[in-house]
Amino acid sequence: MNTQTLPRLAITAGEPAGIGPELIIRLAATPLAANFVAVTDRALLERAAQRCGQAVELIDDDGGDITERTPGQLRVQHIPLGATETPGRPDPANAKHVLATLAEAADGCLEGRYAAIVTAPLQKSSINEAGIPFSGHTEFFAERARADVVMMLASPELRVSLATTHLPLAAVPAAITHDTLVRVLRIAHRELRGKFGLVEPRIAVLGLNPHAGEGGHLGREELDTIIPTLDALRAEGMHLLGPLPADTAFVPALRERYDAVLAMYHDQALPVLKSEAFDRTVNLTLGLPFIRTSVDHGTALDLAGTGRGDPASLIAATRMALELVARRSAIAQGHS
Ligand SMILES: NC(=O)C1=CN([C@@H]2O[C@H](COP(=O)(O)OP(=O)(O)OC[C@H]3O[C@@H](n4cnc5c(N)ncnc54)[C@H](O)[C@@H]3O)[C@@H](O)[C@H]2O)C=CC1
Ligand SMILES: NCC(=O)COP(=O)(O)O
Repeated sequence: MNTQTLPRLAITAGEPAGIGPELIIRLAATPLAANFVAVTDRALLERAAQRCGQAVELIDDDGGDITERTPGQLRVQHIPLGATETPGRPDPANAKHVLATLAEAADGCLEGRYAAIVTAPLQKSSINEAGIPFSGHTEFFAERARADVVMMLASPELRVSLATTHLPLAAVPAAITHDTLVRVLRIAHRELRGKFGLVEPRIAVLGLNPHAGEGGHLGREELDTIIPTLDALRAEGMHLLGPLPADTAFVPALRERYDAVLAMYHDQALPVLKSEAFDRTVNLTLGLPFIRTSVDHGTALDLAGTGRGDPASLIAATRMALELVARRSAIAQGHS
């Protein structure tokens, strides 16, 4: 008989009108060895289960540990909705509910009540339409934990960190500074060692401009900022390639030469991951004092309510959270 307690994972449902609640029902049906605690509205989960045609046993979370979970069982930390959801139609009346679920999950991790957070997608625009400035989970958790963070998306074949995250494209060049690159590369380097066990991580840094600036003929950010910063960090012992032209950095021959990529902005590298591994990619936040993983996709409003959303990325995010929890425990016990 298994007597080890299962890791308590806080699973947030994200946008109530998106596919998140249905994906959580699908996740609960898997035999994954974890104590899933859905941080959301109980009745929302009941309706999501009906839409999926999937049986689920919802159990009010008492904060305790368990050693076994039957597939289909799901503990719930009830956070009430502001308004009953209409699938596919986000309602800003639920913005405060969504943020309350994130706050409970983050505070629960900081207080040791959860081992990690796995997030389903939220609708950023709906939170903004409620009059609450919000750009994403990454920035929310960074502020809540007062941490310096970096967004990484990882598939089994490719890991990509971002120097800038949810920023209008026009604001990107000014954000690519020496200080930003040093901060982001130090966090990525430290976390590739700590979270992924890479002793000497090799990071390929993309240029900002076409052909990495073509020697200054297609933009000067590489010459003025990126190259001098990489040289300074190399002098500290970091193994950095680049700046590489983004259009060729992902070809197979180059991929063998690095363990991770640093892209300058969101849409420079995420289309590569999403087009080759949409169902296997996980979004994780580096630099937090707790483990947070997420799906790579959005709220899929066109599929919400149909029960047809693919839970693969949520399952991959959950598996990664469990691996990171196990690795953290092994390190804490002195076996790295
Ligand atoms: N982690 C998060 O909270 C994320 C939130 N978003 C937010 O989601 C919202 C919608 O974003 P979009 O750009 O429309 O991207 P999206 O990922 O929601 O949808 C793009 C396309 O992929 C399909 N799709 C997405 N997930 C799927 C799944 N699990 N199974 C099957 N098909 C799936 C959708 O049906 C749609 O055709 C935006 O507000 C965005 O900010 C986007 C990415 C991540
Ligand atoms: N493309 C990633 C994304 O938009 C999700 O960001 P976050 O909500 O995890 O910060």
